[in-house]
Amino acid sequence: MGIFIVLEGIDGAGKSTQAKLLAKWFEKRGYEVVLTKEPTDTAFGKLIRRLVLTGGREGIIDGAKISHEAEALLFAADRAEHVKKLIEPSLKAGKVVISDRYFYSSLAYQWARGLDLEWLINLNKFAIRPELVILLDLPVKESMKRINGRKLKSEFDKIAELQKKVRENYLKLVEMFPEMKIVNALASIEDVHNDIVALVEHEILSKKE
Ligand SMILES: Nc1ncnc2c1ncn2[C@@H]1O[C@H](COP(=O)(O)OP(=O)(O)O)[C@@H](O)[C@H]1O
Ligand SMILES: Cc1cn([C@H]2C[C@H](O)[C@@H](COP(=O)(O)OP(=O)(O)O)O2)c(=O)[nH]c1=O
Repeated sequence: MGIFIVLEGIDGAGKSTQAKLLAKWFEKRGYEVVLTKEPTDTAFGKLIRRLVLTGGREGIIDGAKISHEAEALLFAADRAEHVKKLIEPSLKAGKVVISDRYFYSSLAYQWARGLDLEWLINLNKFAIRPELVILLDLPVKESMKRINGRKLKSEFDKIAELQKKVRENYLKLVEMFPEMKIVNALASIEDVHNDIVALVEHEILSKKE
């Protein structure tokens, strides 16, 4: 069996930056690495980007936003394909799988949208648990500085409010999922990388030897 690691955190926390660095770290040590993300680049992920992430203004009758329940189901459908077609086969082949977001994102974000946490946990029960989930934690103010320019100014305050709730949710999830470990994402890219490597060595590699 391979090694399954997930990076989580609010938008702009540094997940994709750190996922790439961690993939390189493993490759240098001779591991075969699959670097992946959610929402995926498959037809399901594309549907999510069109219906959810654009505010659902295209492709929906009357231009209404899709319900939060439908949103959660779409993320779960995308994840089911991800798990069955990519993650499980890669782990069986002994590879290191690093995913930028996984079901913890559904718990943190869709819970912040008002859905019931137990319902979300049950919906995602099919998703195999990773050995390690790195939660890149930082204040919303800092993450917004990093992604400023990615979003319209008029959306800024609304986004910041949701991100605050999402950050709090992630910190609550750490109490429920022992595989989740917090890393201070305010530090430099290099320091954050070193903290992640230390966790990988302590939580995974030392236990496999
Ligand atoms: N530790 C860091 N300190 C300062 N800027 C960072 C740090 N890590 C990432 N960034 C920058 O912040 C932005 C968001 O990073 P990114 O990795 O895309 O975050 P995410 O994938 O979590 O949305 C990018 O412009 C990136 O270069
Ligand atoms: C995987 C997942 C993502 N999301 C959200 C988190 C992000 O705001 C968005 C992903 O958008 P994307 O642009 O792919 O990533 P990012 O903004 O992190 O660079 O989807 C959920 O609400 N639920 C989920 O289950």
